[in-house]
Amino acid sequence: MPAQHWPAPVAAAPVAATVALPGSKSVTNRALLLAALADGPGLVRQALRSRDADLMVAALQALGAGFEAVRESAAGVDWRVTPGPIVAGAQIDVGLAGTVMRFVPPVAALADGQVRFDGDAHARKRPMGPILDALRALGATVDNDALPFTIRGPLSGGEVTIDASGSSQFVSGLMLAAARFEKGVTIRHDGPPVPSQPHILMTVQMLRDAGVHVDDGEPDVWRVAPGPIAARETTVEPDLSNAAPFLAAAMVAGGSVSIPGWPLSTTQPGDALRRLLAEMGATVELTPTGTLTPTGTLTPTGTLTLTGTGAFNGIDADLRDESELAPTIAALAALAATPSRLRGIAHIRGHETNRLEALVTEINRLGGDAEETEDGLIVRPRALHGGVFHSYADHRMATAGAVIGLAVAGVEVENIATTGKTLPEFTRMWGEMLRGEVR
Ligand SMILES: O=C(O)C1=C[C@@H](OP(=O)(O)O)[C@@H](O)[C@H](O)C1
Ligand SMILES: C=C(OP(=O)(O)O)C(=O)O
Repeated sequence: MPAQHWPAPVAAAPVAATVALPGSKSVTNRALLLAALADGPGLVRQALRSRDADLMVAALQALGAGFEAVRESAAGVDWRVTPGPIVAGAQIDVGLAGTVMRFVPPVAALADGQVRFDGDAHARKRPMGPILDALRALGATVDNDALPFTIRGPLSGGEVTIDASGSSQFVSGLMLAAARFEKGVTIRHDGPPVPSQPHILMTVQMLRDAGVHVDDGEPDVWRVAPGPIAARETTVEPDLSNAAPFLAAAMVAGGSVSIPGWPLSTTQPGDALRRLLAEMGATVELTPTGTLTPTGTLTPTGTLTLTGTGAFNGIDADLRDESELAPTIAALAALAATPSRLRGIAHIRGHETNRLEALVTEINRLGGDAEETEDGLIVRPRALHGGVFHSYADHRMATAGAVIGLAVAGVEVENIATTGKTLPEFTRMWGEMLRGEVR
C-alpha cells in the first residue's frame, strides 16, 4: 500500500464525541488581510493554522505586513499584525487556496511595481479571468488570464462590471482591498447567479466591522467607499464547514457528535448543515451556552449536537449558497436510503478539483451510482465496496472518503494529508471522535 493511502476507519459502534473545531479558513484569511491593510497594528485571535492560512500570512508578509504569533494553543494562533506600505517585488505562492489567489492580487495592485503570483499545478486551472480583467479595468497591468501572472500597480479603483458566476471570491477579493483604492470600487455583476452569497455577506460584514462603508443595497452591485480600514482585535469563529464530516459521522455511525462554540448568528455557510442534515433525517439541536473570549466578553454561541441512527434519507437540495458542503453531502447521499439530487453547483467544477467529476468517479469506483448533471449531481442508493478513494489534492474529497469509509470496509483515502489545507489535525480528530475522546 503506498504510504499516503490512509485506511479509513469503519465505525464499529455509535459515536459519542465532542469535537472542538479550529478557526474558519474564510474568516481567518479575511481577518488577516484586513489587519494587514488597517490603519494601525491589530490582533487576530484564534486564527486557523493550516496550509491556506499559512499561505495568506506569507503572502501578506511578502507585501510588507508584519506578523507576530503572540500566543498559540489548540484553539489556534493569535497574530499581532503590523501593517506596512505595500511593497512590490514579491513572488507569491497561492498554493491551491482560492482565498489567496483571489484576495491577494487586489492588495498587490496597491504596490508601485510588479508582484508575481503562482501556485500548485491545479491552481493554474482555477478561474481567475474575471478578477484579473477587473484589476485591469481599475488601472493595474496584468500579463495573463490565469496563474501564473504578474501584476503591476498601482491602480486607482472606480467602476467595474464582472461575471462572478464562477466564484463569489472575485467579488470578495475586489471588495476587501477596495477601501484602500483611491476611488474605492463599484462592482456590478452581469451573468448567471453568483454562488456562495453567505461568503459575500461575510466580506461585507467584516468590512463594516472595520469601519468601511459598503453599500450592497442593490442586487448584484457592491459599492465600497475609499477610506481607512480600522485596526482592531477580532476573534475567529470555528470553521463550520469543517464540522460537516464530523456531524456526518454521527449520521453514518449513529450516536451523537457535539460541536461547542457554534455561533448563534454567523455568515458562515456551514451553518446550513443544521437544516440540510436535519432534512436527511438527523436530529439537530443548538443549545445556547455562550463562549468567554480571551478578552472576557461573552459571545453568543451554543453547542450543536447532531444525533443519528445510522439510517437516513437522500436529499434534493440547491447548494449554490453553501457549495463547500457538497462533497460531504454527496458522501452521505452515497450511503443514504433514497436518491439525492444536488443542484446549483456547476461552479464547483472550478474548486480545488472538478468536484462534480471527482465525486462521480470516486463514488462509482466504490460501486456507487452517481451521475453528473449540468449543475450538480444525482446519487442513487447502491451497496458500496472497498477501494481507493482519490482526493485530487482536495481536502473536502479526502474527508468525503473518510465519511464513506465509516460504513464501507476497505476504503483507503489517497493523500489524506491534503486535509492540511484547512484542517491539519483531521486524522487525529477523526480517531478521537471514533474513540469518544473529548478534547
Ligand atoms: O470567500 C470564501 O472564503 C469562500 C468562498 C466560496 O468560494 P466560491 O464562491 O468559489 O464557491 C467557498 O466555496 C470557498 O471555500 C471559500
Ligand atoms: C472551495 C474551497 O476552497 P477555496 O478557498 O480554495 O476556494 C473549499 O474549501 O471548499
